[in-house]
Parts: sequence; structure tokens; C-alpha cells
Amino acid sequence: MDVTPGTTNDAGPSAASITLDGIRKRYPDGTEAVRELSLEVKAGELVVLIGPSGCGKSTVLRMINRLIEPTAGRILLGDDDVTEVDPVKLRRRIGYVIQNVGLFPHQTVSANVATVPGLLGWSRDRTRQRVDELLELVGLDPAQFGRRYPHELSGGQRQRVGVARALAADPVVLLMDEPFSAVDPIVRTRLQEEFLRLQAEVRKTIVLVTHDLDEAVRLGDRIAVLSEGGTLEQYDSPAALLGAPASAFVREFVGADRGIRRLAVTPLTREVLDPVPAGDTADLPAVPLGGSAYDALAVLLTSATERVVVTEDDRPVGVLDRQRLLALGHPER
Ligand SMILES: Nc1ncnc2c1ncn2[C@@H]1O[C@H](COP(=O)(O)OP(=O)(O)OP(=O)(O)O)[C@@H](O)[C@H]1O
Repeated sequence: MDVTPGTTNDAGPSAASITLDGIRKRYPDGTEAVRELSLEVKAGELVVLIGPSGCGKSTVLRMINRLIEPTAGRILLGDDDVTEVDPVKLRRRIGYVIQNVGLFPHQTVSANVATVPGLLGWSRDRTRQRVDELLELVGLDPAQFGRRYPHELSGGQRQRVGVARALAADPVVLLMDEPFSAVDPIVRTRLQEEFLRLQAEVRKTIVLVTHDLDEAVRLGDRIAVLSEGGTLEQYDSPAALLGAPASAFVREFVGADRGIRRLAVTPLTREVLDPVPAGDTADLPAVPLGGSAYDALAVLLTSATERVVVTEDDRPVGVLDRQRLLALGHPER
């Protein structure tokens, strides 16, 4: 029986937590790609795995959907142990987006997005409705793009089709391996912004692998920094990671400009402000409460003043001078 088109009939949760419990991967040639890793991702959370080349990020990701079998340890989706589930069925519950997308070149955009619904045996009407809904969700007009082939799209459009395809059967988890790295920096930034909007709407549990720290800071609710052998160096929010690196490795990895990066993820809250001084603040450049410390610094650097006033509903609620602002980038000093 088919129920309402565009909805799942097996009304399971739309996102599941992921628990990696002491997972290991030793490849047949003896390479210890992941020595031992434990990590929890909450339902609806976007976690970024980052670390130097070869540290085991992709191996971890591919163990979650069992494209790679772990040598030891447990992986849970919600309460289900993935090693006890048929891998083909498992992959239908997990969306997977890779660099260069891996679209089928001889199938139209619509047919590509319909891959998993097809495997699940959805009716044509239900599939078509879901495909159109998803193309719209990722910002592609179904009438214009549905019948095109992948080679008739730009890199950014292909990437969006890849995301739509991964979301098609309403997976409980989305795994993304360097999803935005094949497009140029301007398109990448736009895709990242669109992706954040999409995630606010669909709230999937997402594990995303990247090389790009700015991407990690922009997208991640939490960031897991790995070093060689899948060793977890730190698992924290972007602001905590940049503000207080847990080891020399992380400190070096996040780099000398981490202070500036941290400003971008530090909101201007009442707690960080100095009181409004007596007298007129009308001459000071204003930034809104809730904006980022980076925005405040940008305003300060383009004005000839030493202070910015922070406002709410156009009323001053505090001020910040240059030194206080820069100190927000390095809270441990
Ligand atoms: N099939 C395999 N057989 C043997 N060793 C492998 C295999 N696949 C990966 N490795 C090794 O396992 C380690 C981890 O590789 P993995 O691809 O997971 O790293 P990564 O962090 O994703 O790297 P990159 O950022 O360069 O993509 C590397 O040393 C790699 O050479």
C-alpha cells in the first residue's frame, strides 16, 4: 500500500544519533587507519571530522555505512548496532554525498534523485512528487533541471543534485565526504550557506569530512579534530576549539589566525560588553547585539574610532574597544 506521496510510510524518526564505540580499522596490508575511536553524534547534530591527510577521516565515515567493515568496536544508529543490519538496507537509511557527487552520467537529474525511492519500491507518483520537492528544496527548478543530464549542469548544481539524491528516502543520517571541495571558493561559500539553511529545515544527523577549517567552523555544531590513526585530539564547538585548543597538535592545526576565526563564531552578547559610557555615543559606529565579534571588528577597522557601540532596537546596550574585541579571539590569555 502506498500512503501520502512525499512522506515516509514507515514513520520512523527523521534523524538518529550515532555512537562510535571503540572502533578500529586495520586494513589487510597492516595499515592501522583507525586505532581506537569513540565519538557520539546527537540526533540532528552536524559534526565535522577534520585532520591532516591520511588520518583516517574517510575510513571512519565509510565504516558508519559499512562500505568498510570495522575490525573492532561497535557503531550504533540510535539503538541499532549497524553491524547487525543488512548493509544494503542500512545504506538506504543513510544518505552519502561524496566529492564530485558520483551522479550516474547516463541518467537524468530526476532519475538520479529517484535512485533510492526506486530501490524502496515507491510508486511513480510518490517518487515524482518527492523528487520535485527535493529539487525545489535544494534550489533547482524541477521543470528546468529535472530532465537534464549531469554533464549539462554546473559543478555547484551537480553538488545540489547529489544532496537531493542523498535526502530522497528521508535518511536518518547523512554522511558527506568533502562535499563542497570540487567547486570554486565563491560557489563553495554559497553552497555552504544554502546547505545550512537546508539543514535548519531538515535537521538530519550529519557527519561531514573536510580539509577546510573555515568550512568546519562555518558548518559544524561540533568539530572532531583527528590526528594520525584516527586519534581524537579534541571534540568541541567551533568557538571552544578555536578559543581553547586542547593540545599542541590542535593549536598548530587551527593555526595562527584562529583568533580571527574565533571572532566570526563569537556572538556579541551582553556579557562581553563594557557599560555604555556617560555622554553621547552617537558618533560611534554601531553593530547590533547578536551580531558576530568579527562584524564588530570589521566595522572598527573601517572607521576611525577606537570603539563600537552595540545596539538593540537602535538603543545602545554596551560598547567594545579594540583591545576587548581582540581579546575575545583569545579568551585563554
Ligand atoms: N584500502 C586500503 N588499504 C590500505 N590502507 C588504506 C586503504 N584505504 C586507506 N588506507 C590508509 O588508511 C589511512 C587513512 O586513510 P583515509 O582515506 O581514511 O584518510 P583521510 O583522513 O580520509 O585522508 P584524506 O584527507 O587524504 O582523504 C591512510 O594511511 C591510507 O593510506
